[in-house]
Amino acid sequence: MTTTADRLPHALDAPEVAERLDGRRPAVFLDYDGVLTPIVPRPEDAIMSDDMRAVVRALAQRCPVCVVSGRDRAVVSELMGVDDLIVAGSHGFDIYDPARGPIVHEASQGWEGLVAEVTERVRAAADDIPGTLVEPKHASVALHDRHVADADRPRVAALVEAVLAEHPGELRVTPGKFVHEIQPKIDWNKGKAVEHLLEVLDLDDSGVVPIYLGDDVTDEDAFRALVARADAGRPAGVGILVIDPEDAPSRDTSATAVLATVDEVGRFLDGLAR
Ligand SMILES: O=P(O)(O)OC[C@H]1O[C@H](O[C@H]2O[C@H](CO)[C@@H](O)[C@H](O)[C@H]2O)[C@H](O)[C@@H](O)[C@@H]1O
Repeated sequence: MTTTADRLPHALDAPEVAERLDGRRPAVFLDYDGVLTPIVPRPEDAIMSDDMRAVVRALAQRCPVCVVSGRDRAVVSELMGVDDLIVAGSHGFDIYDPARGPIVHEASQGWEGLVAEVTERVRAAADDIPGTLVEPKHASVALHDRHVADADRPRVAALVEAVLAEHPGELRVTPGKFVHEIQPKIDWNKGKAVEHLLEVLDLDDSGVVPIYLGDDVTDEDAFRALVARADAGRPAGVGILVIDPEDAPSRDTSATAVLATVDEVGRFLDGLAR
């Protein structure tokens, strides 16, 4: 069941969040861009603040904390300035636990050649479209168009369509903020990655409440996965959509509560860490 962003309670004072926790142990999953750092014009400038780093570190002392990002794993770790957390990079396709090593799921394998070929194709074609930025990643290629002139946007859309058409049934595009993420079309996403992590980390029991904070459409897979836990007789998790409801009142979501800004995320995580 979904609702819209403007109907969600605020996570800093939502009884729904306190009720679900109710003496249980949280396991916290954090998206990166737009959650731990504000959205900025250039991807390489989204560096996590010292204050947020301190909060995340304090929280990780108290409960399991995993980062689930569309970014490449090494990139997100560097931007965070933290290298001892479990990170599911590249939309959950590339998971690494500093204590255990790589956490692999067979469903998320087997696309490497395809991604390399598509990355080169996109890079070459995007050269001709001013303002584009191509971000090659472990399991996808991100074609950013934030700085593309309106007149050239149809060319970006046409490029994405052409690449998809060249690989019928093999690729999908996931939406983002001024970015087209071209990924292998396989049954894997941030929600599957969170479910897999809960199982592998032995957190899949009734004493644990997973909490997921995210802002993008791709984070909805994780929100849905947390809601679906109740169908299996486990406590439903808490999905927190990070968005200003005034900016996107009709955004359809499976989240439980909302936080409007990255500062509010810091306050919420700080509260959990205490
Ligand atoms: O899953 P996330 O950790 O939220 O990553 C989503 C994408 O974030 C980055 O792009 C977005 O943020 C940039 C920095 O604020 C912004 O400049 C860009 O316009 C946004 O689309 C990142 O570059 C992508 O690889 C991630 O998939």
